[in-house]
Amino acid sequence: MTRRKHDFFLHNIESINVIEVGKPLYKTIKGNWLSEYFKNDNPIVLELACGKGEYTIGLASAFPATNFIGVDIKGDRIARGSKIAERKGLTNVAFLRTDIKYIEEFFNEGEVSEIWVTFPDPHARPRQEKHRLTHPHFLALYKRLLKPGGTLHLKTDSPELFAYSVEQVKSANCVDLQYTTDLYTSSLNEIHLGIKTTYEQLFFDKGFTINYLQCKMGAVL
Ligand SMILES: C[S@@+](CC[C@H](N)C(=O)[O-])C[C@H]1O[C@@H](n2cnc3c(N)ncnc32)[C@H](O)[C@@H]1O
Repeated sequence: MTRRKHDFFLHNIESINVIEVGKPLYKTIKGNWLSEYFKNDNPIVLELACGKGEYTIGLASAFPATNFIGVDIKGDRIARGSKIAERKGLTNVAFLRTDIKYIEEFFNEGEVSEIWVTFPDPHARPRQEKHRLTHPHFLALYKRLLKPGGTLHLKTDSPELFAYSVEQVKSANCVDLQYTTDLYTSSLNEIHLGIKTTYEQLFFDKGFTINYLQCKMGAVL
């Protein structure tokens, strides 16, 4: 392990805004984010595959009365977001280090108001389909986490993953679907608040257009 990575991992151990294996909250946080961590009654929004957490930080700065949790498996990436949140004094931010497939170990049904999935790995090969974060089993999982009528957002540079995802959300009976294959020239542009993630910037600079969809995924009563 490089010295830099080691420092990031040390940061995560010491930082209160990082919840990861070995910390007391890791085992007790499910269903208790508001009482045990945020100490308020505000809604919870997740950024899945958050990397350095640009959405988590950007949205938390714009909406102080909402709680934001970035989720990723890679500790060194989360550490960067965590440090920025600390520097900015954002108390409405947390980072959870876990594989998203285990996320129900950390949230009750209906505990979440909104989910952003930001530039997930495309997993282009057919045999990798089950790892795509818009595979039907992930969509079913998001549906359970979201409050009735809760919103799912997806941003990706990958046209293949995007076409796949549009089909999957339609099959999952999501409602009020809106989407574009060129966010920056679209009327949906305002929704993303101008926040660009690290991967988004990389692909944008290479001339890719940004694909975006949103729909209401929570079980509508
Ligand atoms: C392409 S990067 C995008 C990072 C960031 N959202 C951005 O746009 O810059 C994909 C991220 O998803 C995370 N990831 C992929 N599959 C995951 C999973 N099953 N559970 C948790 N994190 C995952 C990776 O660790 C990586 O940080």
